[in-house]
Parts: sequence; structure tokens; C-alpha cells
Amino acid sequence: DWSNLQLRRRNLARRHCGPKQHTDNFAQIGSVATFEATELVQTLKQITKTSAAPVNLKPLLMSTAMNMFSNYMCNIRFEESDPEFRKIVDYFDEIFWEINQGYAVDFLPFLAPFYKKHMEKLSHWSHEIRSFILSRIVDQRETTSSFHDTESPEKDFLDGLLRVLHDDPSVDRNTIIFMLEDFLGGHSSVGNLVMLCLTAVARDPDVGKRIKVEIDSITKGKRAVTLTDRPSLPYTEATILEVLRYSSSPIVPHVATENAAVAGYGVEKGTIVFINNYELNTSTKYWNEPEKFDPSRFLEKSKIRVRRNSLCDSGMESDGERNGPIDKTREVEKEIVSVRKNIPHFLPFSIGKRTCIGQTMVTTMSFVMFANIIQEFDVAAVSKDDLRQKPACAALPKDTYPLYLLPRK
Ligand code: HEM
Repeated sequence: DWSNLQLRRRNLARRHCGPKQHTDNFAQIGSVATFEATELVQTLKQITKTSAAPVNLKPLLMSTAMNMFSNYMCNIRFEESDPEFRKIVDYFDEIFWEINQGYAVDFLPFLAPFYKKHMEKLSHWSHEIRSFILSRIVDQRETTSSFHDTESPEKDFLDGLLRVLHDDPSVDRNTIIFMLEDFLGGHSSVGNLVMLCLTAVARDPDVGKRIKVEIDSITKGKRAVTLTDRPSLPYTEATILEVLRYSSSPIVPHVATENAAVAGYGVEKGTIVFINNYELNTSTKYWNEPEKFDPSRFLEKSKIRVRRNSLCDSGMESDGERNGPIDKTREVEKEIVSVRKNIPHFLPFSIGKRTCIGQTMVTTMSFVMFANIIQEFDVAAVSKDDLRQKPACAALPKDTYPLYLLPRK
């Protein structure tokens, strides 16, 4: 649908929810993510101080993710102890689980009468979410004194959405509120993804050890991990990509907008075409030992030339060095490890005009949350048999297995 409304929707959403690196919005995502991850770590420290029992981690990850989203998009956050907040985070998670199950009615709408109870349940959750978003987020904003000052710069995504409503009479309120709900709901994917990453560590402690070594070399255990550390923590980022490889949905539906030929096959205009990410991510045609969990498949080594003095850890150069002419004889080759970019067959967020708008939020926020938990705790399973995960599914049930969190000495 390339109507003007959709175009505006994408442009507005891109600016806030898919900002480019080095923009103010990108930096803002980083600082909100670190703030919320630090709050989470404090809560987990309190819990593990008073009890050695396994922790029911998922609800805490979900509310941290929701606060990352609401804090960044709407400049508002909620206390974990707030019962209304807790309830809607659970409802979002229930919906995320349901939409990831792939029921027949999703493809064959005439089956709807057989799914009446199921639909009523979804409808109830959605109504509760709508009431919360209206009363606790939108109404709050619309009653602030600064809200009507349209000369002031756009404060956040919520401001941007409400201004469209104000400026364009052809856009109705329901469209705008739905859009806000839809994007805030994206937090469920981040909470579930982090839970899957922690599961991967609980399943294979060597992965956790390697991440810790990498993080310790950068933070020295003295500060929180931030988004700016990401280029220095390639194995941590690669672990998230490896989890995405296994959990990506096989169903990314598109419609051919014109007659085309793909790999020698004719595709008529109007044909529904699926990108099967699961096949792309698990085929031996593209991956060595695809069944093995191995984050290092996403890493590559390369050589760069650096000035000899800049090999020191501080990364500072003396003034004399910076101002002087470039002396090639003082350069040495250094091997660096980084995350492989642009793997043509790895498309968890799809590709082209309709590519996922939320991918920056997912990859940045999950990185900060996951890295900060691993920096502070050893993660272990109660029993590895509990760690059941469906292939090609990014969701875990709301009530899922707890994990042991052992604070690091
Ligand atoms: C693990 C997390 C996620 C994965 C793997 C994922 C993946 C995808 C994929 C495969 C598509 C389809 C693209 C296509 O049709 O070619 C998509 C679309 C989309 N995603 Fe995501 N997504 C994730 C999280 C998010 C989040 C957090 C948000 C919002 C904050 C979001 C917003 C969107 C939107 C708005 C679209 C539709 C784009 C359009 O209308 O053109 N996604 N996503």
C-alpha cells in the first residue's frame, strides 16, 4: 500500500524508530537503553541478594523492554510494581506469543467462526492495552501545558504522531493511536529476544564465558555497557544474530506488484510470495553446520593499519603526533575482529522498501540489555531439558522457565 498515508507513516516512524547512527535519536536510544538496563540489573541484584532460588526472569525483561520503548518514544516510564503497567506488559506478551503461532485462520479468514473464543481473548487484551495507552500516555501528554506550543521542536515519536493528527484533518485519531500501540508493542520482540539469548547462554556456558571476557576487556567491570561499546564487543553482538538466525519467521508475505521473473520462474502480478527466512537460515547451502549454535559464524577478521603509538589502550594520540605529517614507517598492521555485515542470505528483518522499521531499536536495545545482564551475572538452567524453544519462532510463552542468576564476584 503506497498511499500517502502509508508513506507518511513510514517516514515518521523511520525518523524516530529507525534512526541512522550518529543522529540525536540514535544517541537517545543508547542512553535510554543503558538507563533501563542499569535499573534492571539493580532489581536483579536485590532479588539474588535475598534468595538463591531461580529467577522468574521473563516478566522483568518484558517490563524493562517496555520502559525502554515508552521512555524513548513517549518520555514516560512506569514502575515494575504498578499493577496496571504489569498487566498490559503481560497482555502484550500474550498477544506476541499468539501471533507467532501461525494459526490456520491467519491465512484462511473464513475459519474465523471456529476461532471465536480465541478472537475474544485477543480482543479483550487489545481493549485493555488501548485503555492504558489512552489514559496513561496520550491523555497525560495532551494535558501538559507545553503540548500546544507547536513552535517548539518535536519532542519524541508521540509528539510527532499527535502533530500529524493536529495538522492533517484527513488522518483519524484511531490510525494514530493504533500506530503508537503497534510500535510500543514492538517491545515484546526485544524482551523475548533477550530471553532467548540468555537461554542460549544457559545452554552453552562457553558462550557466556566468551562474552564476559570480551565485556571485561572493555568496561573492566567498572561501568555499565553502553551502545557505543558495540563495535568493541563483536562476539556479544554475534550471539544475538545467531539467536535471530534460529528464530526468524519463515513467513514474510509479499505481493508481486508487477509481472516478474525470479531465478527463471515467472511470477505474475498479484501473486503472493513468501520469503522463507527459516530455510535461508538453516540450509547447508549457505551455512556450515547450520544446526550448531555458533556465534563466531558472524565474525570476520580483517587487517587495518594503525600508528604504532595508537596501539595503546587509551586511544589518545599526543598533539605532536596528530599535527605532524603522516609517517608511514610508524604504521603497523593490526588484526581486528568485527561482525560480518551484509550477508546476502541473512535477512531476519527482510530487505527492500518494506524492510522492518524497528530493526535499529531491536538490535540496539537487546544488545544493551543482554550485555549488561551477562556482565553482572552467570546464567544457568535449572535443567537444560526445560529450555524448550520452537524453531523459527521468536516468542516464548508468557510463563516460561526460570533461570539461575549468580552474581559475579
Ligand atoms: C526480533 C524482532 C523483529 C524482527 C525479526 C522483525 C522482522 C520483520 C520483518 C521480517 C518484517 C517484514 C518486512 C517485509 O515485509 O519485507 C518486518 C516489518 C515491520 N516491522 Fe519488524 N521485526 C522485529 C521487531 C520490530 C519492532 C520492535 C518494530 C517496531 C518498533 C517493528 C516494526 C516493523 C514495521 C512497522 C514493519 C512493517 C514495515 C512496513 O510497513 O513497510 N519490528 N519486521
